[in-house]
Amino acid sequence: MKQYVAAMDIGTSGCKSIIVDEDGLVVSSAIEEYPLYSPRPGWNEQDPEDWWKGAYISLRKAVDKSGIDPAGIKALSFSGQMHGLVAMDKNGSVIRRAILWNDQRCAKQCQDMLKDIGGFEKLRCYTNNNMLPGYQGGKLLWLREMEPENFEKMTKAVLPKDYLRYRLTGEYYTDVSDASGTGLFDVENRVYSWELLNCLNLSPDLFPPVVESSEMTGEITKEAAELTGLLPGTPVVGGGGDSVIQTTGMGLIKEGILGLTLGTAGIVAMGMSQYLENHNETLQFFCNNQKDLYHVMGVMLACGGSYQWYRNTLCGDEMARAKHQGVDPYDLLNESAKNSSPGAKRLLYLPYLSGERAPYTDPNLRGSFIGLAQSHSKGDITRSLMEGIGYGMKQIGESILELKPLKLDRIIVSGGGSRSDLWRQILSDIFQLPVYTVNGAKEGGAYGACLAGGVGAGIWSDLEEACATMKVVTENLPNVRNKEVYEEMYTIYSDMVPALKKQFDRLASA
Ligand SMILES: Nc1ncnc2c1ncn2[C@@H]1O[C@H](COP(=O)(O)OP(=O)(O)O)[C@@H](O)[C@H]1O
Ligand SMILES: O=C(CO)[C@@H](O)[C@H](O)COP(=O)(O)O
Repeated sequence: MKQYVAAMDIGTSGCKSIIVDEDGLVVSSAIEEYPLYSPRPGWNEQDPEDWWKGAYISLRKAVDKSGIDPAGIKALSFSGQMHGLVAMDKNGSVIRRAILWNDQRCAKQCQDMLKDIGGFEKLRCYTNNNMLPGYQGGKLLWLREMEPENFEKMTKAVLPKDYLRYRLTGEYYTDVSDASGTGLFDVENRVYSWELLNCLNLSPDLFPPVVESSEMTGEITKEAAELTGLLPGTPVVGGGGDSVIQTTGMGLIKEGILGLTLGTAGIVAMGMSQYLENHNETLQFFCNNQKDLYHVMGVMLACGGSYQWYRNTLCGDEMARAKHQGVDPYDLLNESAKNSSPGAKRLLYLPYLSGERAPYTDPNLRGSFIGLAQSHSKGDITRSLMEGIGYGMKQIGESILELKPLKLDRIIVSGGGSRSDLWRQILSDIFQLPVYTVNGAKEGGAYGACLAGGVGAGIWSDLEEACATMKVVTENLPNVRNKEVYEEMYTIYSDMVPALKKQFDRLASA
């Protein structure tokens, strides 16, 4: 009987469930969306009950669509939006709506905590990471200060995907990659940092036991089986945080390959086969989805988000034309950018529409087009946007190479932007490296989760064997003729933030 693995990816916009066979091929997939609540500027919350409905409905649809006998599904795995706080009480009930990764309310608590600990270098000794306001650690400090009655009731602080695990199996567990994103985790030793928890006066009992991504954490209950279409007793593995396990689905488990995710946010990431001290405040150094492996990444906040903003705000004509022709407006914009030339006729775009997380962590930076001339066309502007994102990604890539100097041999891209052949070619020319897309990566974190689940179920012996099933879908080779122009534009781009920092601070100050 053929063997399969199922996985669910609890994203911010919806839950995607997929089923993958033992050859690494996706046999079915289904998505259920759910709402996001933003009760105040900078606050973002979701109702875990909505996740639960999205999860069992999408999984049921994926199982039904596949037509396979559920007895062939050997494990269920997870990918999940990282960093969020689901506060649960002693009866296993949710105390308040979950506070999400993109919620900025605890910025003050993070700053105070950093000051109390003695600065980034001191904190780094515990976790090897900075405490970003997105992380669960700062949210716990906020809850204790601002909603003490809820904090008192809380007996478990759970990450989003681990709440679904609890509903599916009745067990509390988390995995090392997601736990890394709490900002409270000793990444080197793959355990919560009891010393840091002690400094912060947070009880270790709040946190679920931690497993590796392929380890078993329980079985599907009878009730969950009825809702999901899986058999009762189906094993459930640890799974992983989406930004990490998505790169596993791109084959990024060891050094040498750089991964670029062109989603709403942009992620530049690399797998690491050894632990390294992370002295860079803007890079995130997390456990990877297999014992002894690590993951480093830098996140650009407005990557595809820049393109989406540009399309919606400045490209009304193209949107109307696309609607009339029944085509994707991005395809029309990509076409016009092709008519420009490498370097976009010396026009630069700075992608800091939401401030930035990496290579600068600075909420005051602002997006800009620099160097506009009357001779510039719409195509030049569009191309400069794609190129600016490429230069920003190159900067993050260089800071990763400062942690671990090595020669890259290729780049794997994923995310919505990787649909564009032009954008892939621009990246190949800027980095002067071959750029590939691989099958499965378009499924986001769910695909990597299936690989980790398949290892847990014994379908593959380890992630290396699982990743060997991957197939290249597209290839873009670097054009050496474009090397010089991109190198020059990259140096001008890199000079921009130091030159404009004071002015950005003044613009942001009102
Ligand atoms: N055909 C395309 N060409 C270039 N960029 C695209 C195209 N389609 C989507 N995108 C980009 O991909 C982004 C969405 O990325 P995606 O990975 O699907 O979403 P998310 O990160 O929200 O999960 C869009 O904002 C857009 O910038
Ligand atoms: O902040 C991070 C990782 O550091 C994000 O990747 C979140 O984990 C959210 O993912 P999506 O819901 O957008 O897929």
